Amino acid sequence: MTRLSPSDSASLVTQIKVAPRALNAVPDLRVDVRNLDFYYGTFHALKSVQLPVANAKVTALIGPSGCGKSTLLRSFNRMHDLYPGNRYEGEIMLLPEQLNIVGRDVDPMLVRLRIGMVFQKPNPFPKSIYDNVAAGLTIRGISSRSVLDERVERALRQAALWDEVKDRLKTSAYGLSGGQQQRLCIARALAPEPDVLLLDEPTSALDPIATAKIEDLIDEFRDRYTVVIVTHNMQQAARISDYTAFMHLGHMVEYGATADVFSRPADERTIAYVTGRFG
Ligand SMILES: Nc1ncnc2c1ncn2[C@@H]1O[C@H](COP(=O)(O)OP(=O)(O)OP(=O)(O)O)[C@@H](O)[C@H]1O
Repeated sequence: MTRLSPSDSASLVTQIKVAPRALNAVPDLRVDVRNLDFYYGTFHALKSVQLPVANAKVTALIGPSGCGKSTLLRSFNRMHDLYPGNRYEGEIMLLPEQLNIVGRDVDPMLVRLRIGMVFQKPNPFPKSIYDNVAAGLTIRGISSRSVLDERVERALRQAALWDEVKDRLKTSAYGLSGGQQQRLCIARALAPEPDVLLLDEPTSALDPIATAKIEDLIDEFRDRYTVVIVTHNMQQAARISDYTAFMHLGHMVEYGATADVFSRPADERTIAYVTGRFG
């Protein structure tokens, strides 16, 4: 097993900082997860999780199956509220507004209007391509045809889908390939210009070419959107993210610049995971 020398480890702990405080490493925060606990009924799935999310950067959540990556991601848009008995404690603070996304007095619908999400499997609505992208705009009260046209086109261009669909905007989204459907879902999430874009294993159902297209997109989002992505694919995390957070058994074990987490991890569990020895 590769072991860090004590001096290496000490300097890494101050640079990367194993939770609780890695905040100094991120100059411009968009979201700050502070002491977040989450319970599925009596099951304690997230344990005092800390996570800084940098503004206009890509943050990857990695870790072995069942460690809590999706649970954490879904907390960002209050998806757990759809089921009774689930409970949050702590804060997911949206900055600079200082809005605690999981605050009891914060309306989950309001949160979902500000935080976009794309799931593992493409899930277009049974509507036309145009109406899929316009859906998030009309729900926000935008009804002007010219505004809708302009924003639908912009979102489809951002998702690198415009050229492929511009002549069939009124046809069913189900006529698209799986990779195109996933880019449509990305366009749908982007159209309302969300504060944060959540991607839950967005390429796991796609072939390598469709995967590469989505990775290129995420690469282009850097500096424009704040992205949090869950991925099982460590090469993907290393390729596309600026920051990486490693979780284990509901704990945030390690967080840092992606290059550091992959090349010089500080915690034994991260070392074992990134070298493929468990998970
Ligand atoms: N609806 C639920 N009710 C109860 N427990 C759940 C529920 N969903 C997930 N869990 C449990 O919470 C823990 C974290 O699950 P989660 O899906 O967040 O892990 P993950 O890291 O995303 O895993 P994977 O990589 O396999 O998707 C697991 O122990 C899981 O069994």
